[in-house]
Amino acid sequence: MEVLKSPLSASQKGKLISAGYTSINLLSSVSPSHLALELKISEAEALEILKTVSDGSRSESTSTSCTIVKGAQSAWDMLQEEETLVRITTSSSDFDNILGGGISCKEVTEIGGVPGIGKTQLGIQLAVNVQIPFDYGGLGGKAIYIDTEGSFMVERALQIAEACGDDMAEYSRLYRKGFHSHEVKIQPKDFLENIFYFRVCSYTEQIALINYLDKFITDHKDVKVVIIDSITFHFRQDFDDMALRTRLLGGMALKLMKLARKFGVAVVVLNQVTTKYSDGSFHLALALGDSWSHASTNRIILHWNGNERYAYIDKSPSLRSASAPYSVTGKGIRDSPSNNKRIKNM
Ligand SMILES: Nc1ncnc2c1ncn2[C@@H]1O[C@H](COP(=O)(O)OP(=O)(O)OP(=O)(O)O)[C@@H](O)[C@H]1O
Repeated sequence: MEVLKSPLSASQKGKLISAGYTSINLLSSVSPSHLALELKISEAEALEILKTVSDGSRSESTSTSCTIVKGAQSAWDMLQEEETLVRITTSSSDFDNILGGGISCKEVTEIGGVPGIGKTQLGIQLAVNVQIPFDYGGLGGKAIYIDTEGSFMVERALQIAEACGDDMAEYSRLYRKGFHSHEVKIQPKDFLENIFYFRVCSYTEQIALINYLDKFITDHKDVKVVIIDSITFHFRQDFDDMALRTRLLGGMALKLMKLARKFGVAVVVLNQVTTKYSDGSFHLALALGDSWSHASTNRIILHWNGNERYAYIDKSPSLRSASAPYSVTGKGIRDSPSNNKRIKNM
């Protein structure tokens, strides 16, 4: 059902539509805290909106708790789920720390940043790191890499894979507390074989591929990360019909959230950030911000601070807002060379 036809108040409809929630379906896997954050409203109001739309009628909203409760988790379940959330290391201990251990599976994480900040480097690093064996504190999984811009470079992936293979034992000893009793040496070739690469050249191809992922992951159960580099590229041009674009992005966002939950995979969407001037100063703005902003559970912004690269948690229902330095080296993503516990909580 379209939000416009729902029994919500005009102001609630306006807030939802301007945040990209054009259809009630898009709200199906959104938590009250997430919605409150997106719409800049109180959690109580967000809960009221979710109750109203889930019941389909404001007049019956007093009895909607049953509808909500049917699919609800207890707070204890949520805590346990949070604690058992499997994470993929970024190869920077500082970066991992602000993420609670790495990029979480079962969720959609958006990584935004200006050109050259290292989004693709991080994407490749995650496609490699997801393969770190369980004995080394990793997931022993495989990766899907969806390249919309032609950014993926296989020589660079090989370089990062070689370094990961070489450093795995030490890395696991230092940060991941793996319990390897015997050396497992993954060959760079094996790392590359476990990255399923898809090049998409139009938004229609991108939507078709995302619809196909359910089947692909069903057939390849060991896929643990899906990286889309970048999610908005084909949607930034050739669109006269903005409402259609918003609907397509919303549908894709919903599909990705469902995939993350159904298969327990980390969905990582990379996105461009541009600099906009308003209120007398420059601000970072995510590409297609308004029509896309509700799509991810977590959002991380990569940015320059002087000559140093920093990551900060821009949005997350469970992580504290924090920032940490990282660097891009020949080996891939690593701690900043001046790493001396400068993680800032904000
Ligand atoms: N082999 C390497 N050794 C050291 N640094 C490297 C290496 N390869 C890439 N880099 C660094 O990574 C940067 C490019 O990062 P990347 O391509 O991930 O940026 P991006 O954020 O994806 O940009 P865009 O939005 O334009 O795609 C280079 O400018 C360089 O600083």
